[in-house]
Amino acid sequence: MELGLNTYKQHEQVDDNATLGRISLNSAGMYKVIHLNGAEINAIPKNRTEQFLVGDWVALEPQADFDLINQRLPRYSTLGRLTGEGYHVQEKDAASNIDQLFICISMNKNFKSRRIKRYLYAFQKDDEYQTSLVLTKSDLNPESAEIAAQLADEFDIAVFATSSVTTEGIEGLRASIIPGQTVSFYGNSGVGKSTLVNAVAQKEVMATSHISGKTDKGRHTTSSSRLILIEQGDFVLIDTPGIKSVGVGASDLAQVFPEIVQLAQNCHFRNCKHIDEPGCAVKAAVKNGTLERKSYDQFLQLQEESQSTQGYLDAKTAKKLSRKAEGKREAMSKRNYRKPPM
Ligand SMILES: Nc1nc2c(ncn2[C@@H]2O[C@H](COP(=O)(O)OP(=O)(O)OP(=O)(O)O)[C@@H](O)[C@H]2O)c(=O)[nH]1
Ligand SMILES: [Zn+2]
Repeated sequence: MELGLNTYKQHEQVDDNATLGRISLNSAGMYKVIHLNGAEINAIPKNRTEQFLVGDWVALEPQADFDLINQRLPRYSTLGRLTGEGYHVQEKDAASNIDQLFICISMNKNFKSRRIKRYLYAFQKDDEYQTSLVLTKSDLNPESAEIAAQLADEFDIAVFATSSVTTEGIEGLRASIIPGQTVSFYGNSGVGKSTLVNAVAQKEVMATSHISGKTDKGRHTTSSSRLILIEQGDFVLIDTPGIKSVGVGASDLAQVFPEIVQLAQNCHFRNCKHIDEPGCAVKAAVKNGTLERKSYDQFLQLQEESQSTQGYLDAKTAKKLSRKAEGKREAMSKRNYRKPPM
């Protein structure tokens, strides 16, 4: 089983003399690396301030019982996520050097194809990795196959309708992974991602809900990404539990709709939302046919989602800040406490 080195060599030059490995775990700056022979060992960056992503290829300098990480080799892809850490929204990278991302959506009764568009805007990077869609729990919807075909057509990507109950689609999904590739699965909690990954890997690599239940026993409770070699499938899996909140930021909007940004410069109001404001140049352009109605509708939909993402992140930040303030108050009252004179 290789670590994905051949795939990596197709993208980047590699010095064959270097002792190579891949970052397999990053837990608050404590790293583990996997060697080409599959051994996993603790690793410390030579340059203490340098940060690495799970999936990074690195040149190593083996020591007695750990490795020094000498150098990071170039990344050909990064899997990003939006987080609300600190005071503002920022994009964080969760993994690197992946070849395929499987976005998992459950076919339960809450299925909404609208969500797919949002996920694709957030994650699709055609020049870095391939993105495919997985409709999980297809046994719950008799129309799964038709829906899969429609979505494949609409978004021009591979779509797999899978069920871990009937095993439908699992073989096809596994076959789509080229040996040596590094893959990652994204999915909201409960979509059946762990069950699916185990079925594809033919191995219990992830703890599933029905086994762990409410006790959380044996469940991966860490919030750090992990790199796992899947021998049976001859591929590398990067599990990124960190990608939980997916959203569309304002900068994504501008990138996806540059023509609207251009038009908006002529709107009467600087903060025009192009919905029903007077003097809106964007609406005028739809009316006179310079802007396609379809783009405009898509823009509005995404703008709405971007606002709710922002709202969600703002709410999280507010909560954090109020907790911080509470802690401060507590610290203050502690500080004010004076030891009574003896
Ligand atoms: N009907 C049906 N249920 C499934 C299928 N796959 C998983 N489930 C059930 O869905 C629930 C969630 O499955 P998990 O695999 O743990 O889901 P997950 O997405 O990994 O969720 P987290 O562990 O919270 O991230 C469990 O009760 C599974 O038994 C499927 O193909 N069909
Ligand atoms: Zn406007």
